[in-house]
Amino acid sequence: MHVRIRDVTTLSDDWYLLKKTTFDYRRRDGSWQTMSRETYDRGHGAVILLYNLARRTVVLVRQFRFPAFGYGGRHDGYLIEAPAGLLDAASPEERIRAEVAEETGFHVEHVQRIFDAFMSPGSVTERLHFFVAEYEATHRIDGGGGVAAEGEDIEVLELGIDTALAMIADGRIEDGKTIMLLQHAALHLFPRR
Ligand SMILES: Nc1nc2c(ncn2[C@@H]2O[C@H](COP(=O)(O)OP(=O)(O)O[C@H]3O[C@H](CO)[C@@H](O)[C@H](O)[C@@H]3O)[C@@H](O)[C@H]2O)c(=O)[nH]1
Ligand SMILES: [Mg+2]
Repeated sequence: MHVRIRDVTTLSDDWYLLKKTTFDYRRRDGSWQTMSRETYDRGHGAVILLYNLARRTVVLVRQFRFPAFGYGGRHDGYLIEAPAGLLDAASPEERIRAEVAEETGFHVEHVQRIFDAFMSPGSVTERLHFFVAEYEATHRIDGGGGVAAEGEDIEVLELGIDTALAMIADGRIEDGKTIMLLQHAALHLFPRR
C-alpha cells in the first residue's frame, strides 16, 4: 500500500464536509513522506446533454452560481451549464433522469453513459458521471425550472450546437462539464458539416 492514514480532522461539517487528513505517502523511490491534505466532500454527481440530431440542437440551463459570482467581483454569477445534480442515494441513471426533468421539463427514457471524471481532484472528492440522451420537442412535459424552495431559479435554453460551440470560444459558456459534453457532441454525435 502506498498510503497510511495517520489522522483525520473535520474542519467543517455543515451543508457538505471539509476534512483535513494527515497521511504517509510512499514516494516512487520507496521513501515515506508525511503530508496533509484538505478534501471537500459533497458526494458524487451526474450531468447530461440532451441533443436532437435533425434540428442540430442541445438543451442547456442558465442559473446563478454564488461561487462564480465571487470571482474578483467581475462576474454576475450566471452560468450556462448542462443540467446536473448530486446523486444522493440514487443510481446515476435514475438520478440524472429525475434531475433533467426537474430542471428542464424534458422527460427522457433512454440515457447513455459516456464517461466519468474527477472535476477538481486536488481538493474535491467528487466524481461526475456524464450522460447524453436524444430528445424530441414532445418530451417536454412542463417548464422545468428546478425547485424554487431550494433556491433554484433555472432558465431553459435550446441552442444550436454550432452556436453553443461558438459560445465556448467567446467565453459565454465557461463551465467545465458543459464544455466537455459539447465537445463530445461535436466529435461523436453530430455529423460534421
Ligand atoms: N442551503 C444550502 N443549499 C445549498 C448549498 N450548496 C448547494 N445547495 C443547494 O443544493 C442543491 C443542489 O442542486 P443539484 O441540482 O442537485 O446540484 P448542482 O448544484 O446542480 O450540482 C451539479 O453541478 C455541480 C457543479 O458543476 C457538480 O459539482 C455536481 O456534481 C452536479 O453535477 C441546490 O438547490 C443548491 O442551491 C449550501 O451550502 N447551502
Ligand atoms: Mg443542478
